Amino acid sequence: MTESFGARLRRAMDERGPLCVGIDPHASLLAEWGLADDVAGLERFSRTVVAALAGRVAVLKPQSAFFERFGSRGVAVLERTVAEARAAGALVVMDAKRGDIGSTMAAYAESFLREDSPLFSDALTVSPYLGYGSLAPAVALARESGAGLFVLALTSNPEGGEVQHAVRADGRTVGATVLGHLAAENAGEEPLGSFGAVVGATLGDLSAYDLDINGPLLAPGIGAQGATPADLPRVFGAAVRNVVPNVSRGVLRHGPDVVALRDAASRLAEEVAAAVAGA
Ligand SMILES: O=C(O)c1cc(=O)[nH]c(=O)n1[C@@H]1O[C@H](COP(=O)(O)O)[C@@H](O)[C@H]1O
Repeated sequence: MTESFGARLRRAMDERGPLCVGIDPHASLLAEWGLADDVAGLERFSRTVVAALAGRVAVLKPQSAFFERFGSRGVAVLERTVAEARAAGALVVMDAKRGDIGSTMAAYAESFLREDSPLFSDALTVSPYLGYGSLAPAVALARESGAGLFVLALTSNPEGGEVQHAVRADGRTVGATVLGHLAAENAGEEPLGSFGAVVGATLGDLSAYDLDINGPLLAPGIGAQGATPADLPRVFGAAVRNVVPNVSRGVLRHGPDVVALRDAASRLAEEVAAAVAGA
């Protein structure tokens, strides 16, 4: 049976450090790299990031929208990016933020979490805001395939609070309810569950939330959105050892030079390690 995503991720975090670099080919970054805003530019950009980092960082997270923008040829580049990154040793989190009623969710799950799918990834970002239970087909298929999910719980953007901090009739916030579902999903899993939460590094003190879900916490917001590695212990408390900090533009802006990309990722990885060690 395939080893679980949680077990594979814990090992990768131990061996390579927990940093996740996003592959977000913004049109503005393509221009900064001297590339055309077309499929060839997209392919060159993605190949460069994979060549620079897939052998070094624990996780790469391609953002599907930037590939879908170019239609089927962009999606073909995404397929190759995922395959090459995984072949070079990185775990791939597909950032597609899918979420739908259960019957349709099953089809989204098959697109990314069925082992013989062209876009099969180690994990997928999903939205629970049609109700956590609507994600059940993705949870089931992830378990079968040894894949994982990252469920949007407390997102890094300032607008997220109106939904995620809303208080339910039972007095719990919506975000805390999502975290509670994930803790139940991961109960008893060792060394780490496969069902992670997305919790923004930008959110300040989260001591009101129980982040102890026995699963990974994907933490976007470092770099372009203003958070720094030094913020991680304050935001995540004791859960910081399960944090996978994501940086996209903060690393990518150093390209297209492969050495500069590697140096930027290494510097951030060192800052993250120092922050976690001091927590
Ligand atoms: O799920 C995500 O990855 C995500 C969730 C969230 O709450 N905030 C967030 O920024 N992200 C993603 O993380 C990446 C952040 O990119 P940078 O701001 O350039 O580092 C983007 O791909 C976002 O879509």
